[in-house]
Amino acid sequence: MATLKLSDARRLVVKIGSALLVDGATGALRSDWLMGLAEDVARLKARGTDVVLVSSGSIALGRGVLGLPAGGLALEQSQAAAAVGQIRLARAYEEVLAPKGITTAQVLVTLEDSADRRRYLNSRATLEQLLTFGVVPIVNENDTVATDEIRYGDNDRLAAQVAVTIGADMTVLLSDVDGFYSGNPKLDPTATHYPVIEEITPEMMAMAGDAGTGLSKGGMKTKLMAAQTAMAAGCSLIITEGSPVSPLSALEAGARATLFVAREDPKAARKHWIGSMKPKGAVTLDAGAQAALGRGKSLLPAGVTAVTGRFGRGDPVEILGPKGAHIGAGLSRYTSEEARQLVGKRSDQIEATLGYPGRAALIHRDDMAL
Ligand SMILES: Nc1ncnc2c1ncn2[C@@H]1O[C@H](COP(=O)(O)OP(=O)(O)O)[C@@H](O)[C@H]1O
Ligand SMILES: N[C@@H](CCC(=O)OP(=O)(O)O)C(=O)O
Repeated sequence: MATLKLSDARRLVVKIGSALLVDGATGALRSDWLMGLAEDVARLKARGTDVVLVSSGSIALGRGVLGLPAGGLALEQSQAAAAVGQIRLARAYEEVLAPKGITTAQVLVTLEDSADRRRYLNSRATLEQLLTFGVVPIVNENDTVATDEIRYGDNDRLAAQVAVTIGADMTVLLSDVDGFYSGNPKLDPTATHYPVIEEITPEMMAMAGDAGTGLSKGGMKTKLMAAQTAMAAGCSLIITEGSPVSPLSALEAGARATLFVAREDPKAARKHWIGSMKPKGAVTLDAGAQAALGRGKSLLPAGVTAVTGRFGRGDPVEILGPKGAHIGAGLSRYTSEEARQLVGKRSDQIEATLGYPGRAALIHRDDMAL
């Protein structure tokens, strides 16, 4: 595989599987390994890369502390184990990163947080703010409250969802296997390794099996699903063996891996996605606003002359020129009711109109496809 500079990524999501972090036999945390990972994270941060860690391991850690037997657990047992394990998991990251001057944050999410538009926008804003503060968010599923129906169940897909949410351009899944093979290499020694994949075919999906160890959840199937989600959003994804002491350095030094290549960058992918959605309403602009959008500016309420349709915050709306011609589409930062009240209002009138500070832009330029 060609040498890969992770610091070329502006935003990097790294997923750490349970089997890496927790010793399967003793249930103990692998502290030395975690310190090596912290070295990697500090190095990337120093080079200006935003880093988000998606870490599994709460159930595996909690299971050890509670002395639960190996094998399947009842839902409430794994939820209790997660509650016990998560506090240790978060503390472990803080303990290795704080001495390097890096502040960590615990972010626990459920499937609902990405399915529900408001909650999605909220978690996006929070993660964005944490990254602006230079914090390294440590993300896991909120296993303690998530029931089977509202769970991801594996952190591979959760990592991809986080990557999409924050517009990451690279995701690394640190696993106990050095990439995708034509079959489970633990069961089939003749399985061949794939270094680079540009498109995931149904045949590849059929080659991907379940998890290898009792501690893990996902297996290769969920990793391929994660790769599909990431690639569609303009984020490349790498699967590599995480057990070397500093696995991200090892990757940059040429360790074996599978790279799933995204064809466009996250911004372009986002614009395609916005342009492909069915609009729930429309906003009409005056000539000045139309010209401003042409110069790459956000749309301010002052330049809007009319609002039609019913939409919520984050919903897609059509953008129309002064004579009603289609200019593009964008995601509204206001509901249709709010947007109607704001028609023609200057930024300094927003708070007085709405009764709360609000946002300057009705449609931010990053949320627009012209
Ligand atoms: N086609 C495949 N290529 C590689 N690994 C596979 C494949 N099919 C199944 N696997 C299994 O998937 C495991 C990795 O997933 P998993 O055990 O969930 O690890 P993690 O804890 O890192 O998420 C490998 O160890 C391997 O046993
Ligand atoms: N949220 C769970 C993670 C489940 C999971 O995806 O595990 P793994 O396959 O090891 O990444 C936990 O922290 O135990």
